[in-house]
Amino acid sequence: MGHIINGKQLSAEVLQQVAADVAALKAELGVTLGLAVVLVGDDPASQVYVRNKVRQAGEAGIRSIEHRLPADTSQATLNALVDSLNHDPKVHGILVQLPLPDHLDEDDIIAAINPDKDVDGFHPLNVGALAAAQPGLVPCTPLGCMIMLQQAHGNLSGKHAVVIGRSNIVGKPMAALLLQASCTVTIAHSRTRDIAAVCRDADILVAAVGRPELVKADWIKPGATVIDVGINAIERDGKRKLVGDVDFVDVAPVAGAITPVPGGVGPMTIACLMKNTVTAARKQLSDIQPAVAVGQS
Ligand SMILES: NC(=O)C1=CN([C@@H]2O[C@H](COP(=O)(O)OP(=O)(O)OC[C@H]3O[C@@H](n4cnc5c(N)ncnc54)[C@H](OP(=O)(O)O)[C@@H]3O)[C@@H](O)[C@H]2O)C=CC1
Ligand SMILES: Nc1nc(=O)c2c([nH]1)NC[C@@H]1CN(c3ccc(C(=O)N[C@@H](CCC(=O)O)C(=O)O)cc3)C=[N+]21
Ligand SMILES: [Mg+2]
Repeated sequence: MGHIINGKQLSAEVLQQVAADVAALKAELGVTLGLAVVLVGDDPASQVYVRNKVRQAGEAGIRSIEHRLPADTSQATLNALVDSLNHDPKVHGILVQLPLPDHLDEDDIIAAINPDKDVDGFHPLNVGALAAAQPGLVPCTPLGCMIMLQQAHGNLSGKHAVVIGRSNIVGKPMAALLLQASCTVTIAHSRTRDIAAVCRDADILVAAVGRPELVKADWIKPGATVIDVGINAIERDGKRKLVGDVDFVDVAPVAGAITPVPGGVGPMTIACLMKNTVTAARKQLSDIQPAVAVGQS
């Protein structure tokens, strides 16, 4: 049976460091960090995430500012809100919950966010910075996965990492971070031929697919580290249940280490959102007051 990586516990440790950083910024500069969360429409899954985010922000001493807009909000109204948050000095981080309703242009909204406040790391400037291995804000889910991997695995150099999924929010930035850590990286997706064989060669397998329990034991090299990003609500035995993209019961005996769902990548994502809010605030505060030493970690 592989080691189960406890995302809940690790996220609490990350959050504790964030709380200390937040307190230090308050003590040094008298600044309370603010995170704006924008939710358009009433998707129930999004509501849960937003609620968790608001709670964790509170625990870290970050003020969260919620903006709930109706599903029929126009592009102009949403852009105007983002613009006002861009210019609000009390707001250090801006998160627009995705997906947006179909009539809204996600790329256009993301591009409207001040890149220094883009705590999701989705703005093209931050995407480019990551691709070029330059400083910037890194997407929370892949960042959380890297913290888990470093804890479970130590040095990643030379390992073969396979990422299933090539989305802009998970798969691609995940692959970029693994490459930066000197892994040999393969990205698999819906057109990959013999995906089981590709995965079976992985020392590290990251599944970000959105297909409940797709990854089975015979996809896994014995002893491999398996990171399950998937969050899928399914019905089993007449009950609603959250499962990952990995068949946990099947895979756990073969893996060397594995993340559960829930209690794995999800809580790490939220902790990294708070971490990014600190990173963003430090940059903004040092741009305003370059002479003042703004805490570091
Ligand atoms: N834990 C967390 O904090 C987060 C969890 N998630 C979860 O992670 C999962 C992935 O999210 P996201 O990246 O946004 O999803 P997307 O739907 O944007 O991307 C899914 C990717 O998986 C590929 N894919 C789909 N089906 C298969 C298949 N049968 N075999 C191989 N590849 C396949 C797609 O390939 P192609 O490009 O060819 O279509 C695509 O690249 C979801 O379950 C989501 O809920 C997402 C964000 C945060
Ligand atoms: N702009 C934007 N940024 C995001 O980071 C973003 C987003 N939009 N849209 C949706 C996805 C999904 N996502 C999750 C975060 C935490 C959990 C999480 O904490 N999950 C808990 C369980 C929660 C539950 O019980 O439902 C767990 O896995 O243990 C899940 C999913 C962030 N996303
Ligand atoms: Mg849309």
